[in-house]
Amino acid sequence: KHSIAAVVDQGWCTWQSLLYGVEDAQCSEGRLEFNEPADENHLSVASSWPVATSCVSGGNGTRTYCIYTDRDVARERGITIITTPSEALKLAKTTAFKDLKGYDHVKDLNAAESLRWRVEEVPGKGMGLIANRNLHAGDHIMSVSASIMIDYGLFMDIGEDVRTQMQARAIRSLPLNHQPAFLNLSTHDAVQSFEEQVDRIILTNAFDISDREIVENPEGVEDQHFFTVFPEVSRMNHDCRPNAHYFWDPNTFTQNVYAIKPVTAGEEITISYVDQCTQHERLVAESDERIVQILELQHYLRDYSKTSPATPDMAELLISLYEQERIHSRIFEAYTYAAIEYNAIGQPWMATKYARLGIQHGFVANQPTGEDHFDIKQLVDDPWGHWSYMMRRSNGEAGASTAHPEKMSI
Ligand SMILES: C[S@@+](CC[C@H](N)C(=O)[O-])C[C@H]1O[C@@H](n2cnc3c(N)ncnc32)[C@H](O)[C@@H]1O
Repeated sequence: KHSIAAVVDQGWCTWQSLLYGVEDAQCSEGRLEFNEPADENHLSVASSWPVATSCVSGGNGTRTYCIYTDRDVARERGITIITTPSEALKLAKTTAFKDLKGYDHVKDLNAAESLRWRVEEVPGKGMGLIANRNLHAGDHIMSVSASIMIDYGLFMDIGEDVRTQMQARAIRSLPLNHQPAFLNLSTHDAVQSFEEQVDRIILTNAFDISDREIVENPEGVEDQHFFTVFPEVSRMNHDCRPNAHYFWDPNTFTQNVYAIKPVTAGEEITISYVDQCTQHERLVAESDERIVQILELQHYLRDYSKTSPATPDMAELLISLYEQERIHSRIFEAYTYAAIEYNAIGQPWMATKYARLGIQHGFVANQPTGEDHFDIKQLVDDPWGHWSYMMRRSNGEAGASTAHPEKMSI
């Protein structure tokens, strides 16, 4: 079984019996051959599709599934769909396949790179999408057409070996310049064969798309669901507090991603994979408590008067809360508060440690030309001469600088 799974893509085979369930395939002198589909229903569908091959049925009255590939849609990027002939017929009649001009209106369709984002390794998450420049809420990030759509029924009706062979064959039927975008995606774990690679990519990267908005199902007919992969969208990692969101456009079979919060250059662009994120009430309540505490600490830390209760411990706690809330893009603020607080009690070495961390993280998140940046750089160069030196010591000497605390705007 394993050997045929590994070689079937090259088109040769050894055992006819291993092709059980692949109705239109046969092993002839070591070559795997696919017959023209004979089923009448299938033929009528085939006429609406440039390529329609490889039908399988699990037997015992289960449905037949075929591969339908259209290489012209989405400005010739193409799409492949594994579904039943009747569902394929419905899909073939929709605007995504009938009106190829519809794709002209899709912004940056299937752009492999952009001025707005890049794909980069993110520690602990594999690859991820990083903002190239500051984005505003509502900014368009990407629009990507579906590479492959697989009817959920295939997973229920057809055995794993035949299913994975079909998936691999479907990917091979896509235009050659399209295939790498899919095949470079994450498999999460190591794989042994091409079939397994395609299968793992689907399981790791697919979105659930229902035909509800694509076709009109008569009453009583259940919506069909498809595992659907939109390659470039799949580079986005998950976050329960995402800064981007997506919507599916049934007219072009595209997934469209937009920023939902300001995103700073260098920050990771994330989406939420699950709706349930916001439904874990206890976790949300804990997170809300952390946010309240962050605001409270910020209130004390930005008070540079003699009566403020701010201490380095408060700043350390603030850093920890930022980490727990994954507010990485703003963590330079917490480091900067810590630098000021340590300097304010006369610990210049700790102050410079945090000031340097603030600069390092601020560089990623901010233009390094801001006033705060300049001020914190002065602290690194000469903590004793900085306005914050011994600021919290009532009997202490004041810093030599003439700059005022109000200068720190964070
Ligand atoms: C759709 S892919 C996202 C892109 C992927 N990181 C890559 O290298 O192509 C989903 C996989 O990314 C990883 N991933 C996504 N979100 C993550 C997170 N918040 N933390 C760690 N890993 C994450 C997991 O390995 C997951 O199976």
